Amino acid sequence: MKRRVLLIGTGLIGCSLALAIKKEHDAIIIGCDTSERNLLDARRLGIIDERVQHIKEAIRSADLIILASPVEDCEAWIHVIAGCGSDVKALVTDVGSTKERIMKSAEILRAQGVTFIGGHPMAGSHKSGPSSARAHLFENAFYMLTRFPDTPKSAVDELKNWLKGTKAKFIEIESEKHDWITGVVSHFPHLIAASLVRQAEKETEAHPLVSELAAGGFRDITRIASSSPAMWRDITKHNRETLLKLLKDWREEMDVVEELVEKSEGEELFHYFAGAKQFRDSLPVKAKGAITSYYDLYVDVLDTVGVISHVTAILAEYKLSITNIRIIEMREDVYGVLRISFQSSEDREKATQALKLENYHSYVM
Ligand SMILES: NC(=O)c1ccc[n+]([C@@H]2O[C@H](COP(=O)([O-])OP(=O)(O)OC[C@H]3O[C@@H](n4cnc5c(N)ncnc54)[C@H](O)[C@@H]3O)[C@@H](O)[C@H]2O)c1
Ligand SMILES: O=C(O)C(=O)C[C@]1(C(=O)O)C=C[C@@H](O)C=C1
Repeated sequence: MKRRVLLIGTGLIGCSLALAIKKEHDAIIIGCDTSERNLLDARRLGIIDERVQHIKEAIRSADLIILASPVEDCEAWIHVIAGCGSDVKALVTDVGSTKERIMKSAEILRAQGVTFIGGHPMAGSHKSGPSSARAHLFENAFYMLTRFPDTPKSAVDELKNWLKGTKAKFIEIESEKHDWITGVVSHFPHLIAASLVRQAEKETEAHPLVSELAAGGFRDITRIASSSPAMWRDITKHNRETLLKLLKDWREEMDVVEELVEKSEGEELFHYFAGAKQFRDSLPVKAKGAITSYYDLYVDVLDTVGVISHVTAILAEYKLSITNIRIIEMREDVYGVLRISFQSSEDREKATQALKLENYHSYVM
């Protein structure tokens, strides 16, 4: 008999996991969501096989339950599952970006003998919903797991086996440590990105050109501000204490920056930026991490009208989706360089070959 996976939250992360599971297991995926649109899309795209008819029945008959809604809803779902009592035979996991409160809520399952293992794939996107889902979204990404002290290793192995199609790198971590580290590298940067965008928005009133010129660097540093507000609302509530501590540290850092700017002493300014560059450049780029690595390809192009649409048309013809495209430099001569980001190294390799056939020279840095 086919095993049954109940997916609660058929959005970007839940559907990406479902696709990865389908690659390796002959399982039936049953979707449950508050959004009719997302359920329909997930079904249309063949990501889920069925939608839930009777939730308690679906919980009781599932072999694996994945909670993939915003984190506050995950907590609510844990209580619904607990309400199904000792009939639950499924391994239960979640994908939430915070772990401490979820693990606390999951104590109720543990008390009933239901196995719950917290999970957080550290890769994603600012996009939402099933249509942005990709089976390879988590390839090479860290996938953090949190378990109770009495949860056997065999249960963790079972979960890893379910999720092997993700090709992620699983690591176990305590929930408190998880929330602090992700606070530093993901949740706090999100607050900063959102506040930078709001600052620019205010400036736009006096200087409408701000929005025209907010390209390049501004877009890079604020990309994540385009992600789901519901998701970030919940993450901020869950990781409140960490964020408050980090905000305090940030204010102190801003005092240092303010003093540097006030003094405007060349050597000191250089040293500040050089230190930041040195640490940023030392961060791993091959493995996906808190700073998502992109599979960038640099393409030499003639500076002529229509060249970008020609390159993108070639990629579309080979069904290669791109995550970003940017002209990084227009040289004095007739050449420019396009930096195109892909979702995987395979896509980048296919793009290299496709572009070569059309006489485009491309290279990886
Ligand atoms: N986006 C990322 O980069 C990322 C990465 C790792 C983990 N996460 C975590 O994954 C979870 C899902 O995020 P996402 O990016 O897939 O967002 P998403 O908006 O694409 O998907 C969330 C889905 O949950 C559904 N939902 C909302 N409330 C629900 C409820 N009460 N019951 C059932 N479904 C409900 C939404 O309708 C939506 O379909 C969040 O907990 C988030 O913290 C996100
Ligand atoms: O790449 C992005 O768009 C993300 O924001 C992904 C990101 C991150 O901060 O790295 C966001 C939240 C998740 O919990 C995990 C990954």
